[in-house]
Amino acid sequence: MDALVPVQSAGQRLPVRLVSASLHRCIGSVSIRRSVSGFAMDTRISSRAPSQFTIRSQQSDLKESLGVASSSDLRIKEWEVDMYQNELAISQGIRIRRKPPSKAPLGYSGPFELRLLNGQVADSPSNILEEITWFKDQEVSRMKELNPIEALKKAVENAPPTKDFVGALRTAHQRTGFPGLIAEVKKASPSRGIFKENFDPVEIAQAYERGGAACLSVLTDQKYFKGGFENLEAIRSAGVKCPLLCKEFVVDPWQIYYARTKGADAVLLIAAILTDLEITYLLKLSKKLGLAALVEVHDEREMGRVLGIEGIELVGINNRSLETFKVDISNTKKLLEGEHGRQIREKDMIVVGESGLFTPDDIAYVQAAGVKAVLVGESIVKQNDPEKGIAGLFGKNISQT
Ligand SMILES: O=P(O)(O)OC[C@@H](O)[C@@H](O)c1c[nH]c2ccccc12
Repeated sequence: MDALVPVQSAGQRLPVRLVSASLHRCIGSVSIRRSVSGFAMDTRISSRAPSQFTIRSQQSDLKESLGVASSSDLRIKEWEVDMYQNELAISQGIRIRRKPPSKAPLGYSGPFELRLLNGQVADSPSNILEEITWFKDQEVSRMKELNPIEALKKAVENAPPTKDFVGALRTAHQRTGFPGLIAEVKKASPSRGIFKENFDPVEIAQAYERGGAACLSVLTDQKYFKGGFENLEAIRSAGVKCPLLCKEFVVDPWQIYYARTKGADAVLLIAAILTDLEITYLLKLSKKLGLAALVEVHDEREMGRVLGIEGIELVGINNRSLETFKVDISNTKKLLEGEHGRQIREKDMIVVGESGLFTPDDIAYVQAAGVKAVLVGESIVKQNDPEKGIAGLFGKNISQT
């Protein structure tokens, strides 16, 4: 059986410029479902639930704008855009594939034909991050149908203003002398299981706020983290004052609009799954909607990429590999050494040390490495009293009072 092989292993890499030029062309003129194509798609989705008729007329619109005659031509174009997306991702060293590999549609003839070699590529996810990403792609497609982008855009227009996430971190850092705390409302994780059975997100959020958290992070992924957008909404409506980070696996601009309508003040962008072009675009979109963006990296290569993107104020260094689950807090230190550290200081970016922080010594260690904020879940959410959990983590009461 034929299978798709990434360009690198096929040894037939297209010049990056050619790939990105083609991708630009696709983004500029093509409107196709999901992922990269989703970036151009928004405007043509009807605000009503799509009827058979609207789907059919959308399809014929689409065919017209693509200059394709039939549905099979359309399928080929869709597939080709996904392939360009893959090429671009691979050229930037991104290992996570956005979707399961699929064979070329019948009748396809073009550059990717040469990459069809015999069964060398796994069509099951290679790690948990890839699994989550593939699932998210499907989930977002379904959610888009229930909440069309036009309706979200209207809701955003009427939404209350966002709170200043970055400002809250800076203020807390100045007030306490410790890194500003982003406290995470986290019921479970795929690596560590369930943290708390009787999980009341609003109660935990209020305890964090009393304990001196500058901001909160709310997991909204249901399947892998037992979170939900209803938690974000409930915390916002309960009158919590801390700015809120929507902790989600963003693969589509639709999710940014959705997060904004559910009460988020900030979103997470994970460099391991997004190309530079996507980060640039999602960052701009977030800013336009009044949201801060925390751009998360895990290794030197991702840090290098992110430092090349204009306009990033918040960089998160994850001490946990989302591919292997390995946690090592010296990762924060390593990534802040040398030239990268120098550039970060020069640009006055706020670095957030993320994951695996349990003790005052851990906090002191990442602070000495140069972080001005920390993102903490497990060690404080597990405590009977998360408010006291914060004092334990810092070795001191950091609340306002
Ligand atoms: O519970 P911890 O080890 O304190 O980690 C919190 C946070 O860093 C972690 O939940 C996280 C960081 N980046 C992510 C991306 C997706 C999901 C979860 C995360």
